[in-house]
Amino acid sequence: MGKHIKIFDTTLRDGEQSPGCSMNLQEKIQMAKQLELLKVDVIEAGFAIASQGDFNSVKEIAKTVKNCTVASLARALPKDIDCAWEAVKYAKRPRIHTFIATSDIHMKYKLKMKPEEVLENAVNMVKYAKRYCEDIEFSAEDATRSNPKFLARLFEEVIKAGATVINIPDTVGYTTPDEFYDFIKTIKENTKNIHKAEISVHCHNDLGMAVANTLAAAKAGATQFECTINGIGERAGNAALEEIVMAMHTRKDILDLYCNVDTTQIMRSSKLLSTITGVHVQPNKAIVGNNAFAHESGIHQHGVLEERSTYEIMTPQSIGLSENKMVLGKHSGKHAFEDRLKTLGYHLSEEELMKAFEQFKELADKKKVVYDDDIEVIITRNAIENPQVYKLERFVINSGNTITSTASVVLIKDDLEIEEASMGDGPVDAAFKAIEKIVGINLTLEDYKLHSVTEGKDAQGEAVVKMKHNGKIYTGRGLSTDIVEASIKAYLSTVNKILYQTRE
Ligand SMILES: CC(=O)SCCNC(=O)CCNC(=O)[C@H](O)C(C)(C)COP(=O)(O)OP(=O)(O)OC[C@H]1O[C@@H](n2cnc3c(N)ncnc32)[C@H](O)[C@@H]1OP(=O)(O)O
Ligand SMILES: CC(C)C(=O)C(=O)O
Repeated sequence: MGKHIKIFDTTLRDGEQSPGCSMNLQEKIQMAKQLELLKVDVIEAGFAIASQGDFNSVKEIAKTVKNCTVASLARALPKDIDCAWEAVKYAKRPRIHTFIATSDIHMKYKLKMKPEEVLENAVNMVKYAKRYCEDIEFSAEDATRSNPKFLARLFEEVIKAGATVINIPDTVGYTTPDEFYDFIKTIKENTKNIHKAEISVHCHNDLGMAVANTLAAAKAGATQFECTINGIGERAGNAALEEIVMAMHTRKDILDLYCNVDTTQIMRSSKLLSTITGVHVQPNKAIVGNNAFAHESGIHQHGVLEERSTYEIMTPQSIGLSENKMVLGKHSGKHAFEDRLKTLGYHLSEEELMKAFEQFKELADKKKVVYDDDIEVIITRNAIENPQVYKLERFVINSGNTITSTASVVLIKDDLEIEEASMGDGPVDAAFKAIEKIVGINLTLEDYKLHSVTEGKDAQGEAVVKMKHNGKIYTGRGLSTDIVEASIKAYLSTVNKILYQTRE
């Protein structure tokens, strides 16, 4: 099973410090509920003293969330700790997270305090917080640029004062995996009572190593990972939760770590955050980017169609996606093209397939992505060359909101007019039933869509129908400024396609 890692999510605190990622009360509550579904261990709900809004959010989240520890950040100041407690005290499992910087740079220029003053203050504030709450996390801000001997001494004292979690942040994303491993090992070896506290890490991504550093820390003894959804956070962000969790999940063999996160909630969490903040992840973002489970090149598409694991190290389902994506573009090959045609309900002969594939490649040279609609146009254009067994001559519809719709349809086959009439559930249904009487083919309507393909009052409507016949799906489309006529044409084009493709 491996070593258990607690996931501390700070999307609502450090994540929110990301420019453009502010969330209001309702949005934070919604996000917190999703984090609970994701099964993180700790939700850092905010920095209670930062504003009335932040205080309210932490308090409401504390009241709402039942299955996670809820924490608030607090500087090493009594007023911050009072405020944090006032907000988290409603939680089933409250935590006060207090911090102070320990690097020479921060102590000298920012805090304007001597190391001994910082140490004394840290100890006093942990004791102060402990009067309120059992679970106290202490963070040494800018730990990775701090003197490890000083840090170990300070940690020893704050653990004596009651800290239950010791956090070692790489505040400015400065460290590297090997260095961070050594650093934590040194801290562990030099902090006598370290076994009385949990070791946590909090890595920033300034050099793009936040996730790697976080994972390296586990080997040295860290058992809590601090991270955010989509890796949002101050500057270049925090370690991305989805990357950490899926690395543990996918590389159990070498990492030997596990956590409680329900990975199938990852995509939903990522999308919810993007929707709330309006900040979308880059397409090639690991795990949750639009392209993370998309394949465009022919060789890869062929491989994946034959055996998914050729180019996918995780299943899309494992993060809550229904399936992978085959993007058709100029790098795609015949295998993927044929596969898409089948999905769209086209069953072409080898000759037809080769012709359509050539046209597809020509189009793909001009367009970045060839969409299903483009393919349908190629195929339909070719299909128009199919002999039309039945042609629409005329139709009359009687419809209204107080009468049952009726349709009378006249089709031409072999220069002969055939007429049928039918009632139906609306004008389109009545017309379809009249045609069905004429053509005598057993069809099941699987899908019917109408949309305008041009703009303005005289817009052409396009009807697309998908019909099931003998277990196969056939697609037909019709264009007209009259939507009933477009529907009839779409239906007829399906009928003609079936008759052509199933001809002896
Ligand atoms: C590494 C991190 O991510 S830390 C968290 C960063 N997040 C935030 O800062 C977001 C929320 N912050 C805020 O809303 C505000 O900064 C507040 C409410 C916390 C403080 O606001 P202000 O009182 O206006 O102070 P301001 O932000 O300008 O400066 C910070 C003050 O806190 C002090 N300070 C900074 N960290 C700590 C600490 N851990 N413990 C005690 N004091 C601290 C600074 O020395 C400075 O003190 P000074 O006002 O006596 O010079
Ligand atoms: C307060 C601490 C945990 C922090 O956010 C950092 O050091 O980056």
